[in-house]
Amino acid sequence: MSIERVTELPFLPERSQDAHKGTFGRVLIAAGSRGMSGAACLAGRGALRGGAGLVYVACPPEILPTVAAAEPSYLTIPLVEDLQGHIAETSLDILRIRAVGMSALAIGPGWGKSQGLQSLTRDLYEQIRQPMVLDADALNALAGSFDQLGRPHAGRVLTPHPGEFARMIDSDISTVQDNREDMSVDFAHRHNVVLVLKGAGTVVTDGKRLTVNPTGNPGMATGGTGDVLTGLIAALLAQGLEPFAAAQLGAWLHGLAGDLAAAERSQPGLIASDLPEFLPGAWKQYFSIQG
Ligand SMILES: NC(=O)C1=CN([C@@H]2O[C@H](COP(=O)(O)OP(=O)(O)OC[C@H]3O[C@@H](n4cnc5c(N)ncnc54)[C@H](O)[C@@H]3O)[C@@H](O)[C@H]2O)[C@@H](O)CC1
Ligand SMILES: Nc1ncnc2c1ncn2[C@@H]1O[C@H](COP(=O)(O)OP(=O)(O)O)[C@@H](O)[C@H]1O
Ligand SMILES: [Mg+2]
Repeated sequence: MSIERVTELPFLPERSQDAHKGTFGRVLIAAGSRGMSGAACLAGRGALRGGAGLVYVACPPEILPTVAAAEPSYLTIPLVEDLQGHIAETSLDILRIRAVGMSALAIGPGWGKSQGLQSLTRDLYEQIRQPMVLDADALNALAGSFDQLGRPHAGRVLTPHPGEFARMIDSDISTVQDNREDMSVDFAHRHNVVLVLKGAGTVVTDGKRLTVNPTGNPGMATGGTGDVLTGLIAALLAQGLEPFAAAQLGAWLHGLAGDLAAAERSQPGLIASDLPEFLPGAWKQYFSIQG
């Protein structure tokens, strides 16, 4: 199998003068649980700074006031929660109804683990008609059962870190790290998804094309930076980029935001909520390169 190595960034046109928020798509993010309201907020901010026209954050009612108070620029949707403060399986109907009219979804950051989340994830993966980013606990929920999934209706972008990828394929972190490109390509090809294997030199592949992201630094090894990436890629999907392009540009902008943040605030001083703040600088560099 020959793999095309992609080095050129995808093209996203500058905004026309008469554009409106409907032009840039609606993103629905299902995220958070008791103790992890931050993940929902960070993913929401990543989608906003990624340029989505409207961002909705759907979360357990218990954390909704916290999520809403953290950022006024997104809207919030209360889901159904279980006794442990996780999104309950019975949230499926709300999510299916609210997904109509959305341009892209993102699920998983800060979910935690429960049995209900396993069937919820499978149903969303198979039934939702929009492109979708799956991260963190949505990936844990599908671990070991990717072979049994039905064919989805639209693109699926999976964003595991090496620990999550090892869990997904029943391997271990050192084997994954020794074979980052081959194992990513193999998984993406077999399951017809875009796989984003995070960590230094993030690998993005759809099984036919592959790119290794050149931006980013160890200052980004701090809780919540991946949640920002999840929202950012969803925003790029919502703006019409195809899944591989959205993942490639998302990883590049995210890493560059991290590089700009580290230059100003140092690597140890970088925290996840810096990344949305430095995304505007990353966008400026992107448009200056595009000419
Ligand atoms: N503010 C918040 O609410 C936050 C919530 N978070 C959520 O917390 C939950 C648990 O996620 P975690 O990722 O912490 O837990 P995991 O147990 O899935 O993964 C953490 C482990 O994965 C391995 N790993 C990760 N990146 C690696 C790399 N580049 N190279 C080698 N090994 C690597 C390491 O062994 C690490 O200890 C998720 O739902 C996540 O979204 C986190 O994003 C942190 C911030
Ligand atoms: N050493 C590094 N170099 C470049 N990027 C890194 C490095 N360490 C972490 N990152 C990036 O930070 C993000 C961490 O995501 P993740 O592990 O999901 O964190 P969290 O779940 O806490 O949000 C990923 O985008 C990853 O590529
Ligand atoms: Mg993560």
